[in-house]
Amino acid sequence: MAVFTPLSETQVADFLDRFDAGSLVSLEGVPAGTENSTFFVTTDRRDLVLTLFEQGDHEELPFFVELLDYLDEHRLPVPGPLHDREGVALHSLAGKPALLFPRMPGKFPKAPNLAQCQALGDALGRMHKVSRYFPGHRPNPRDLHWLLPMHHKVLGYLSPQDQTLMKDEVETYQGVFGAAPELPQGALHGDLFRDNTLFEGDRLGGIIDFYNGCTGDLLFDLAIVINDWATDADGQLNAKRHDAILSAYQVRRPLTDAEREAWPMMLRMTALRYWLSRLLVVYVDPPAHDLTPHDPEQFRSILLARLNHGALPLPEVSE
Ligand SMILES: Nc1ncnc2c1ncn2[C@@H]1O[C@H](COP(=O)(O)OP(=O)(O)OP(=O)(O)O)[C@@H](O)[C@H]1O
Ligand SMILES: N[C@@H](CCO)C(=O)O
Repeated sequence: MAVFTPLSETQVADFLDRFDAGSLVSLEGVPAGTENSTFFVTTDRRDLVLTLFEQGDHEELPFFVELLDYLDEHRLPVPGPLHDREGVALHSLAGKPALLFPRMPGKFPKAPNLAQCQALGDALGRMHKVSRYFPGHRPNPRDLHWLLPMHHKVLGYLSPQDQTLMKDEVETYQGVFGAAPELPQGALHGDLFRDNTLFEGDRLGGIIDFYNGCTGDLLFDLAIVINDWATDADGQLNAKRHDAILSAYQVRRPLTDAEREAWPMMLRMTALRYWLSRLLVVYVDPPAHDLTPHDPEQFRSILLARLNHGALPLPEVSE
């Protein structure tokens, strides 16, 4: 379930009156998702998605609106929020902040094929190419500055071996990223897993769920993508999917020498970022609802695979 706040048809019909988006035909709660209440809204003019924000820091919502507006203006396949007749996107409905989006076509790929990997790499490369100039600012809430204090919260739940693994890793990242030259910066999606994309066949219909969006190292975003999209069930990298994503990405934005150097460590740090965030959900801050949390073990094994086998060679940039 992902309707934490039910809405009546009358509430939604009244809400729609502010927008130039047609009149309500049907309203349907969306079962997927864990954080917000999501509804598919059909009007006599178009298909929309209505999101009520249940959690998180509502002060940050204007950042997400600005980021989605910016990416939409640059023709990225993202749901640019609808603005009402007065130009306002962010409203309140049933006491919760609310945004209305176009409904993007397609469904998420569980086992992406190479054409889908290529499409994703191309879109992310295009996104990072323009997001470097995005004027907004929201420091990455899940980078090293977060790992440093937060990993202490879960150590007590881990085996002695895993405690050593986690502590040693964080210390290593501190040594590497604390001293490294600044990597290219820009706006990131921050959680670009397969289930945050929609595909119609091999065509990328949309990238959704920008609520981890922030500004920081672009390489962080790319490493999250590779760890999710190009990892086999045993945690090892899948060379074909890896190369398909990275080749397409680099046509749009070739990696710098500093990024190439930082890459193996960034893969490890973003694997640990999800091992840790999932452990925090399981042990420290379980959600109120009864949805099964994501498995932390999956990212522990991805981390171990990156640690023991390193990164794959990065594909060369084709001229
Ligand atoms: N613009 C959109 N177009 C089409 N479908 C959408 C759109 N936005 C959301 N959805 C659908 O609603 C579901 C839940 O949306 P979303 O991922 O934003 O919710 P969430 O509660 O933030 O979930 P998560 O657990 O991924 O953080 C998505 O999996 C997708 O199926
Ligand atoms: N993509 C996250 C969940 C949503 O933030 C995970 O797989 O742990």
